Amino acid sequence: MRYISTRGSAPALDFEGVLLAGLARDGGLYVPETYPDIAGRLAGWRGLSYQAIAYEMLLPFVGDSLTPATLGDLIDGAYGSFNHAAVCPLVQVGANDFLLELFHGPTLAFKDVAMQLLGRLFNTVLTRRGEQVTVLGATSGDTGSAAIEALRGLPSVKVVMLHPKGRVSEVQRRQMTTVLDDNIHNVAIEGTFDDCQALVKTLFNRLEFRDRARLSAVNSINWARIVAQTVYYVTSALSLGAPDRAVSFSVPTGNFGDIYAGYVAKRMGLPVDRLVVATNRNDILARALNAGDYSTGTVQPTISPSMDIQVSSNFERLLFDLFGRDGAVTAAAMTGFQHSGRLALGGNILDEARRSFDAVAVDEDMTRETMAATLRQTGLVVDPHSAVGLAGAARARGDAAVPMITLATAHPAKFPAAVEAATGISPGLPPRMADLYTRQERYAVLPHDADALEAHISAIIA
Ligand SMILES: Cc1ncc(COP(=O)(O)O)c(C=O)c1O
Ligand SMILES: N[C@@H](CCOP(=O)(O)O)C(=O)O
Repeated sequence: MRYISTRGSAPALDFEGVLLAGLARDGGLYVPETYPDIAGRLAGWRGLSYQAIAYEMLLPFVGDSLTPATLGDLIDGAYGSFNHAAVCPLVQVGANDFLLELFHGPTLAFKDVAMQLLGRLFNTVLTRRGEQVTVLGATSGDTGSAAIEALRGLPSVKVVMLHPKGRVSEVQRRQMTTVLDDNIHNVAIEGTFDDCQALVKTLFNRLEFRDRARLSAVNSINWARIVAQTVYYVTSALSLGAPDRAVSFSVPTGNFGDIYAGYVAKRMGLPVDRLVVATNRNDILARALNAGDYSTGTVQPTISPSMDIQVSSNFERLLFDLFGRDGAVTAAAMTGFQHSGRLALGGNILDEARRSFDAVAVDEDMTRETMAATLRQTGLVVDPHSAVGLAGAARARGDAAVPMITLATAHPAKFPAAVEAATGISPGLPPRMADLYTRQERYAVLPHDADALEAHISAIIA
């Protein structure tokens, strides 16, 4: 399998190359040259374990970069760390409505599903090559702790993780800043998540620094993150009758990585009816997919802070497909967007996108009401991000005969204040995290400034 850049001019790479490269050198994102076809094999995967389906899904993407036996071992190790035998269990919440619980990993968010594997991939490949990298990441709260948990203590990796100062929940911040391993470096940036992500991309585009620091990525910039996230779309669809019938998904969305993984699964042949993009009031994706208006505004703080994002990195991967996989057209569109903050999506492009996607923006009252109603109707306490997904599912519900699966992306205990305000219940952390509020924290604070960040990282790697 070869991977090409959405901007058309970076060299094509194999799996090992994209794993370590992160952002392409032309500023684009790597995507596979072709999508492997799984349609004819799905029926034979019914009844297999999560791990076995993960192996089947990942094998064609990995190519010669790992032996099949090594891939199998890494998958078994990654999902052995989960707190549920099914890894990502489905729970019925309505007549034909389901929640896909993605928060049974070590840091209680869906990011663990990909990150537990990514950490093992980094360790295996870097140990074999005898190399070290500096992972530079941006987080609105969950990617950071999942990456830190997966990479802490690895001699081959230094982690520099940026979060927006004061804009993540206290649990999320402490999950990152109380990890005191020598290779972990947290930085609170005076700005938004978009500012953090822009800093990451700016430093990757400073090629001399990028090479000197040997930058690598753990955000969904990294293709390995996306492919690992395709697996639960397949396992959940199979348990509800695919490939004999199609299913729909509602996905709480910010950086567009998770729902893009669903789109990839669909492109590979999974029968998916609708993919519902559910945003909070940071609604750029809803405006883009409903009215062709992909234009940024000011990031609004919400009770689902991990989705307080305006510039959704992976939307570029979808645009690349919508532009007929033309790297020059995608590069021109993204450069224009970077300068003006706007991109108008024309009729054909929009029609094509709408063949797969619906989009719904959910406000704060609706999010709270959905948390309360879910508790009343099902007895389940859901986190605010999952509530955005459930509200999106209800609003976009099409054919009632098609099962609707909402992705539950975080455990409610990560957002205790918002959950208690909406439901009256204060969800507790698992016993292994009981002392989180008293652990020592360590992090630096920096302005939103690429030079300051470059100097900070240079000092770390010196
Ligand atoms: C809990 C939670 N839900 C939803 C999302 C949105 O996912 P994505 O950024 O892949 O769209 C995030 C952040 O990524 C998150 O942390
Ligand atoms: N919500 C995310 C934002 C980063 O997304 P990623 O999927 O690109 O890592 C977070 O929790 O950090």
